[in-house]
Amino acid sequence: MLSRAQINSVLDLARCTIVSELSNEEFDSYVLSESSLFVYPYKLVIKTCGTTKLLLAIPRILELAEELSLPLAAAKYSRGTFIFPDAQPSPHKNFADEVAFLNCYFGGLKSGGNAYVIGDPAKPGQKWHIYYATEYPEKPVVTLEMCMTGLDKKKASVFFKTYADGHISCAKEMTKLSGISDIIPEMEICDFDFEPCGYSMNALHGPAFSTIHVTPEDGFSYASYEVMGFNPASLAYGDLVKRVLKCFGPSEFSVAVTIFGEQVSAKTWGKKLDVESYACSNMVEQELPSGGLLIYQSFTATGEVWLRRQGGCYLSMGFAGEQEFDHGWESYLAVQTKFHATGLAVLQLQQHFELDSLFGYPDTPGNSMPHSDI
Ligand SMILES: C[S@@+](CC[C@H](N)C(=O)[O-])C[C@H]1O[C@@H](n2cnc3c(N)ncnc32)[C@H](O)[C@@H]1O
Repeated sequence: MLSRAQINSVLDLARCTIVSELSNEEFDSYVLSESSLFVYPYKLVIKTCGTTKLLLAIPRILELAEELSLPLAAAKYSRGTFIFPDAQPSPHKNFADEVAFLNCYFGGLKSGGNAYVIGDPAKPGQKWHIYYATEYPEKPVVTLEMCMTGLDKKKASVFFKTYADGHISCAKEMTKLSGISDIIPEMEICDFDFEPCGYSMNALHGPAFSTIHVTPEDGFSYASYEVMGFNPASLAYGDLVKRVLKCFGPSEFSVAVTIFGEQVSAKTWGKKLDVESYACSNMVEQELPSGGLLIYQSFTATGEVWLRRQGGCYLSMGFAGEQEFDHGWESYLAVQTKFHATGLAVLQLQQHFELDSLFGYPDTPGNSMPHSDI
């Protein structure tokens, strides 16, 4: 159990604050000024955005875990491409710096530090960056992360506050009007509206969470959706993605699915998506240590559209505890972050893999290179 003061000591380092919260029997969730935090008995997930300094929170998180006698079990960090890389503070200046920083804390785990940069070489603004290190075999879990840019203006307008006849629109109305409440109806939602626009929400159901963050301003509109910890057999992958898209109508989006464990039902989540009015411009499958699989796909709306894109970051760390959850988690601490990226893109239909040009490797169809091997 972390006290509010302890949680704040982590968030202070990452440069964000709590604006709203909701708990259930399994975990506590917090909407932050810059995204979200989820605290489980043996897992912690932080997602931040903008120019926050998420990685700087790692030593404090490890210190708190040590105080609770929780040895580190695993760590995962992921993000898209920064829109304004020059605006990012250290250690987020570039992925090489981030990996070096992460390796200081997680490189000594049994798997060593494993870093990958995947995506379409023709779209340098759409790379997906992942770092993963683990001490123990992973328990079954599926995570879906979507990044959406170029939101439909009418749909984005829902996330601007309106003032009419003395009534100010609020987050609850945005949740309903946008269709967010219909994405997974059984989830309990904690939503928050920003002034004069912007929206964040966390949703809870048993051990599962989902979270949405919307920047509706035209020119750099962006929405992200994540869901983690649900039973994959209980949700149809393609239908879920379509319900999310219906809320935002993006001109471009990417989907990253990470699957750990042997769940046969989860395998449908590794399939190629078929979404009407969108063309898949890139699909990458990347094996991760401990039997993990990452499937990354990016899509562009067909037709004449202004193409923009933002990426996302994700870091997770796990700690070993004495208990085991019903759904198979054995103490896990995750830290998740999201940064923004944008760029022009050209509609392209292809599937291939890319070595990270950041490290001077040529493009090699059919493979991607663990950063630790570079
Ligand atoms: C959803 S919030 C913050 C979450 C974060 N930007 C993300 O995408 O995960 C972003 C939106 O809220 C608006 N906003 C208003 N006040 C804000 C504040 N104090 N901090 C962060 N965003 C704010 C921004 O203009 C933007 O439209």
